[in-house]
Amino acid sequence: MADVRDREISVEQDHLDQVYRRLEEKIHEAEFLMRDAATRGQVGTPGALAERDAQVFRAGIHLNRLNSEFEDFLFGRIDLLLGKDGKKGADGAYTSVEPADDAVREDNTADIAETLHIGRIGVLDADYSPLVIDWRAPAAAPFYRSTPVDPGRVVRRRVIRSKGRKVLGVEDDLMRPELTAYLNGEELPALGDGALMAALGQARSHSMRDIVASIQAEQDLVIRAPAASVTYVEGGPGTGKTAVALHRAAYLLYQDRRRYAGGILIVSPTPLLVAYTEGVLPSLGEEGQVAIRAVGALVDGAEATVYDEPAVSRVKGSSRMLKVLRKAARGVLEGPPRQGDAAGGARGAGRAGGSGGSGGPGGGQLAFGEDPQEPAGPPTEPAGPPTRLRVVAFGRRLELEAEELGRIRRAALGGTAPVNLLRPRARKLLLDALWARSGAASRHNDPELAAELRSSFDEDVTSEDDFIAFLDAWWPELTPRGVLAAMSDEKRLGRFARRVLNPGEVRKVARSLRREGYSVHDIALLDELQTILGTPARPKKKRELDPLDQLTGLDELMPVREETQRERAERLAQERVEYAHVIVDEAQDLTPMQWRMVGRRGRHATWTVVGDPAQSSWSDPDEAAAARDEALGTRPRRRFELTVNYRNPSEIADLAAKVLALAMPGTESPKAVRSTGVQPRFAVVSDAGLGRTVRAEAAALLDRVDGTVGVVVAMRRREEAARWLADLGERVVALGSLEAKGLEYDATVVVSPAEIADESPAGLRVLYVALTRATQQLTVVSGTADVPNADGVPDLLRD
Ligand SMILES: Nc1ncnc2c1ncn2[C@@H]1O[C@H](COP(=O)(O)OP(=O)(O)OP(=O)(O)O)[C@@H](O)[C@H]1O
Repeated sequence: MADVRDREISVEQDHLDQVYRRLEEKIHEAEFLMRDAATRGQVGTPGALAERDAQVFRAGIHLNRLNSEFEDFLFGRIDLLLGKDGKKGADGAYTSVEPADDAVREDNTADIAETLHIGRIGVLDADYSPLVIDWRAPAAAPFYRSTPVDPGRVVRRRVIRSKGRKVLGVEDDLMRPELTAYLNGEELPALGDGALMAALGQARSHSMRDIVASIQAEQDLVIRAPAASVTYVEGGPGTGKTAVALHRAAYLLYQDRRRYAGGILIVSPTPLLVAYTEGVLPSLGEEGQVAIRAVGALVDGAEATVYDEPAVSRVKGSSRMLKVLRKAARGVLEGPPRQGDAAGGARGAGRAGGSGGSGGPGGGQLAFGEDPQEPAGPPTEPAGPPTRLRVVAFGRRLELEAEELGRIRRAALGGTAPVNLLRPRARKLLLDALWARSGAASRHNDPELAAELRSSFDEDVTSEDDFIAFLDAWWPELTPRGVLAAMSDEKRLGRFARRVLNPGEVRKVARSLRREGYSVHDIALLDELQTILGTPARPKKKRELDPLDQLTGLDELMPVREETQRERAERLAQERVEYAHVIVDEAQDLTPMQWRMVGRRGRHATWTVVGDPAQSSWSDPDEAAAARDEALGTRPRRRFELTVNYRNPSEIADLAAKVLALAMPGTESPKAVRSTGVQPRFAVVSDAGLGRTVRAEAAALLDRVDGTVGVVVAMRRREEAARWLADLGERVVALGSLEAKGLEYDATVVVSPAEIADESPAGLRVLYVALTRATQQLTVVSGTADVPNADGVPDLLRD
């Protein structure tokens, strides 16, 4: 068998060598393009220089791309029977999925008619025969789809492991084991014990890996689902939802690069998950065209740095806030309450009203925000709008008093138009009132003369400094930050939230807004306010011609032309509001207000929504589902379910299933594909010794696994836990329970299940998330609150 293995490895090595020779030819072509671009530069005209820069830029992209693809470039191969109709597609491969009727002889023997190699990008030989098929091309689909139950034309599916330019091994799966197949007259061998298990057993690092070499059939269906309307994917922990979502983004770009280039937004629940998944798309050859953003970082310039306590996030996330914000956006023009009127005082208003406010703890991690008990500083909001307007027009002093001004403001604010767009209307109403006061209208009967007079009256008034200063103070351009700052005043918020929030909710929300830094839930409020307030129109800039438009080259490597600089610029300009495709990861966690924010970014988009209701940390999943339905509108949905857990061994999955039965009775757990034989470990500790025990358990796990160890604690213990583990090195991470979402580690320590479960109304589901993060080993440390039995198994994890 060793001989056969060596022979098969050398067959693949020959193929890989051939691929590299071809790639080198392509690199020379790219270098030629760059040299050519350099000579153009010597012409010296601005146009030629710009063109040279553009060519160098373009050729540089090709070079980078080719060089980076060299690592693990080629990973698969399929050996296929003759296709039914014998037709070949544009990539040189047979198009038929089913074999020809006579492809298998009566004695169960057959000849291999076609061998395809699958890689990260497609490479054609000089004669246009396919050396490597892009994993996203239709011809590669059987590599992922074929199963022994439904093999199609595939006889043997091979995963090729390589490092740099060297083939290290091959792993085969026979899709038609009953068949004796011949390739060039020799019997087709099958080697190894499957690539999937090898991939799943590998140690984890702090970055997610792509799964191109081992995508499973049910996952492939989702990845390649047509991008019409909404693709909705549900599946338990570890079923590959995040992996599938990322591969789908790469697939869509391949399918229709022009439509999707730069226009795909992936919304992730935490900055930690963004950092964890960021490398996957570049490894798939897609860089720069997809924006992966945490839900707390969707508004430019206002990154969330804290979490609200559950009672506050429940209010801020709820769609009740919509009414409050609409009221606030209009009410804020009235300014803060007069002296002696306010109970709360707009503390921290300077923070939210100014341009800062995105500071906070570093490392992309969020802290659980402590609400301040004391004022954080003097109020910095202006004293309030002026209550009297005085101008001189046509040589007369004219005056409008508070009551009249109030009436004008109310008239201007009527309807639902964005407040910032109503300023011209307010200005016009002021002028009307002043004009009426002046009595000039009654002096002329001739309408033409009256209109002329009025126009010069308006000019007279509006050029007066007093009027300009008044208007700026009386109807300032409002910013979302400013309005949120005003809402930190309990008294004012109470007015905005009358009959919507109860006094306790008002107190808590106002207090949370006086804290330094924005919370994840504040970001959706800022975004909503931006829509409610609107942005006054500003003059548009003229667009310039882009020499990149003229460049072409290396077509077979880039099956569809990449976007030009101009298209890119246009896209970037729009990107804040609109994307062509929106992928929502961990969708079960979006609050109604967050769904509205995300919905605005994909009003004309197609969507992929992946989630697991059993992992929802939102207390009212029904309300969130209603908001999701509103964001997605009436678009038809295609539903998929992922059913296999690739992350947890069955020993850990079985334990987690006990919490699932409490959190969501009747919900089925996904099936774990492997077992390690290592049962979860239980440790009991007095509260005083918690830190020491957790540290010792984490250290023990570091010895037992090669990769990472995650220690999951209740949110309020997060910083404490970081101190316990400070000297254990980079392989160990301390996480608050909400931060564990989507992440995975070789081993985890879950600290006090009861504490995690009690921390919020969705606590049991949050605990379920915490228990499903490990790929190898799990230790549960219990305190007295967990009511452990004699074996140390806490109450919540017993049958
Ligand atoms: N086909 C596959 N081949 C190899 N590894 C896979 C495959 N599918 C999933 N995995 C691995 O299983 C793990 C879980 O995948 P992923 O994080 O995408 O699951 P998930 O459904 O998003 O989980 P959760 O809901 O817990 O966040 C990852 O390490 C992923 O690489």
